[in-house]
Amino acid sequence: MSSRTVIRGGLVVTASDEIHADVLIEDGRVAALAASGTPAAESLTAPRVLDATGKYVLPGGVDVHTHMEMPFGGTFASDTFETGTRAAAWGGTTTIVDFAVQSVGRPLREGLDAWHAKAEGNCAIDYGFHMIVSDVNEETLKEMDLLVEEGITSFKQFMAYPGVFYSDDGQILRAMQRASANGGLIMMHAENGIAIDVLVEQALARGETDPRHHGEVRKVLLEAEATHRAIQLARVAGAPLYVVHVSAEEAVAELAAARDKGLPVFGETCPQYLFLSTDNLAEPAFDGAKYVCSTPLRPREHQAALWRGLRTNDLQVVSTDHCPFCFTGQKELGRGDFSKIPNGLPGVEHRMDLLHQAVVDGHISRRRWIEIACATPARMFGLYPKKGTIAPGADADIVIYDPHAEQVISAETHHMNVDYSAYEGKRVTGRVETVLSRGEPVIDARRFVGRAGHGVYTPRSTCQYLS
Ligand SMILES: NC(=O)NCCC(=O)O
Ligand SMILES: [Zn+2]
Ligand SMILES: [Zn+2]
Repeated sequence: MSSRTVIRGGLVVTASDEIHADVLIEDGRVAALAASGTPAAESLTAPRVLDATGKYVLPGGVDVHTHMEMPFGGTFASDTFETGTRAAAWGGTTTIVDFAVQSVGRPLREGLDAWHAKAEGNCAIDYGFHMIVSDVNEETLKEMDLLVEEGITSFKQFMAYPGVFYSDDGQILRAMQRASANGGLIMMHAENGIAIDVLVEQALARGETDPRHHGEVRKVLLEAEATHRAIQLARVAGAPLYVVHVSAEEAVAELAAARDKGLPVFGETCPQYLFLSTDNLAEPAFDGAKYVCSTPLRPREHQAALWRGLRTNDLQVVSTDHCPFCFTGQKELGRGDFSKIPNGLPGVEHRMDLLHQAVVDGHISRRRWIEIACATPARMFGLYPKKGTIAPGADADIVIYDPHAEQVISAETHHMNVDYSAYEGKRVTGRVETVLSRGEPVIDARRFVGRAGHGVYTPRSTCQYLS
């Protein structure tokens, strides 16, 4: 039996258009759009009608950088796929792409299987995987080809974290050469981890153990240098490059210079770099630990360059790098030694709202909001137009969004499995009202009505942003 829904009277916002339109959903997909109030719209009928008058009708958010249950520093990110995808849905995100992890000395396949096992049957929304490549060798390189064929079309490498995820320049070059041949996209954590580890050791030897020193040793220049080096290695390999969690003005400048040369180089930033700063890292009583992530938060002056990069398309994507650790028992592992604080911030629930606030504040336009949070991440990682837009044939992953509602972000009310909020007390204008995933309600008028297991694994094609 076919299931049909009509969403009436809202302002449909996509990356390319804003139009008052009614949307017909049939069997989990968008079947038709028609300008509201026209005979064509009146002919769209269904047993279930959702009134979106005065609201926005948006494509569901696509968050291409999350770490559910990620192992780090002797502990695990505190959101499971169940709690994390539920929280994502509350915030209007309907697809995540999480990172499966290869352990050093083990096959990619083993890591991928482990991530499938964590996610399968547990997700409220659809999900895909990137692969973290921690060990480049002949077998790994061959496996990369197989993974691309089966829909894991992107690979993260780390210039940071020596001894854990780190790859040296030779390993990076070899993986990039392989990606250049098989159509994969290399995602780079661009920080000079070898130099940072020297500075960490020196800082600790001076007795500089507080969280704020995490930001001081992970220097802007070491992000810029690694970004530059990654770009040159990608040029040598003839491969495209996507730099994750860009935080520093100087790193944006490297991306901009490469793009000015016409190179296929892309950058992502995250809400924490747009809204938080080293002031948070310096909060007293070890509270700064709540803001320890890498790349680190930067002095507030860097934010203007990030906003500018998002406007000029030198940065193309905003994702969350959601990697939550509770303050109690997890962030506290680094009391007396900032290098032992697990790296990562919670944020999967708040990306759409914080970026809407950026629209309200005049940093970006409404369509650019949808472009950087929905359409481009979907295109960059081979999910478009199934995800990231509202158009006939697309999955009916749709958010009804109240642009006038006011809310205050707080750990008291959020749905992520973490005991603090990085945005505690922040007022934002705009709120998710209703969320559909493939036409099925997940959030219905601010009630969670979804279920673990509704979300399915979604294989991806290769990057669609190059063509
Ligand atoms: N970003 C962060 O601090 N933690 C997650 C791992 C990573 O993305 O590097
Ligand atoms: Zn990273
Ligand atoms: Zn990450």
